[in-house]
Amino acid sequence: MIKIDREMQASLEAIIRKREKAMKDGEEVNKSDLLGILLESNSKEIKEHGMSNREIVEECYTFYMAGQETTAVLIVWTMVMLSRYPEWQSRAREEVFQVFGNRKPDSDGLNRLKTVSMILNEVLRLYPPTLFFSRTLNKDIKMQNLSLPAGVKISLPILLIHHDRELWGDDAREFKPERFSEGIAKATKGQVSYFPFGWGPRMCIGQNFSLMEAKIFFTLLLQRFTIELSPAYTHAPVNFLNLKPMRGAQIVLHKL
Ligand code: HEM
Repeated sequence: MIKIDREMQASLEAIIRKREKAMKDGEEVNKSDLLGILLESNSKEIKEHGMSNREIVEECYTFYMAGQETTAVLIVWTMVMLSRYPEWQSRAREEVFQVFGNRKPDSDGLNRLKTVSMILNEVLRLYPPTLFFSRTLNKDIKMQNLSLPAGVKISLPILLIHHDRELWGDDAREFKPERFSEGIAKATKGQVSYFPFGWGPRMCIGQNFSLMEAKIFFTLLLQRFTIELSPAYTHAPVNFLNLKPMRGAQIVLHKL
């Protein structure tokens, strides 16, 4: 892990140096991606409050670690579930064709993909990419008959709560996107029982971005292919930084 960490830091530093040099040399550079925005805003503020190169590396690192694999495993588990539940795959494809036909997806249409959103919500409930998040108490608190002193670290087990039969019913472990047919608030009956992106002021800032990415991916995929699990697939979810299939997900694509 330490070696991988060093390699990632070094490779990010190299990318940043290259972009900075291009900016200094007056070359045409992308100013609208994350790195472009960070460097542009930093160069304006550098005299007083600017970030050091090290801090820019850390920011890019956070976005990469927090954003890349989480969305990738959401897409993988959704492909697995659409293969296992072909009726949901057909419903999602019908919706995609109804909204876009063979056209490229646009943001207006993506907001109208109700079935696809229900499927993504249910996948995030059953296979939340992040299994838990933590908070450290900054003051003593009392919750019903439980007293917790400041400094205690609390873990919120996303997966366990998403699978809890008391909260979700006897079919809690089953794939039933119809739970979300009237939105998340109705599905949770207003309780805090669904939080794949965390909760409170520090909840995931990439939530809308990642759902948008996943919807674009599935629109383009379902317009072109049917998907099926290969007989080589074994269902073995494992927690390795994120919840992922231990032996990968072998998917067969058939052209429509
Ligand atoms: C399916 C995709 C994703 C899942 C399941 C996910 C989940 C989470 C969770 C559980 C947290 C902790 C929230 C908390 O402590 O309350 C978090 C934080 C964060 N996420 Fe995501 N995330 C996803 C995608 C992304 C993407 C695409 C980005 C960036 C483009 C991103 C950036 C971040 C950042 C920067 C934080 C830290 C926020 C802070 O501490 O203020 N995430 N995410």
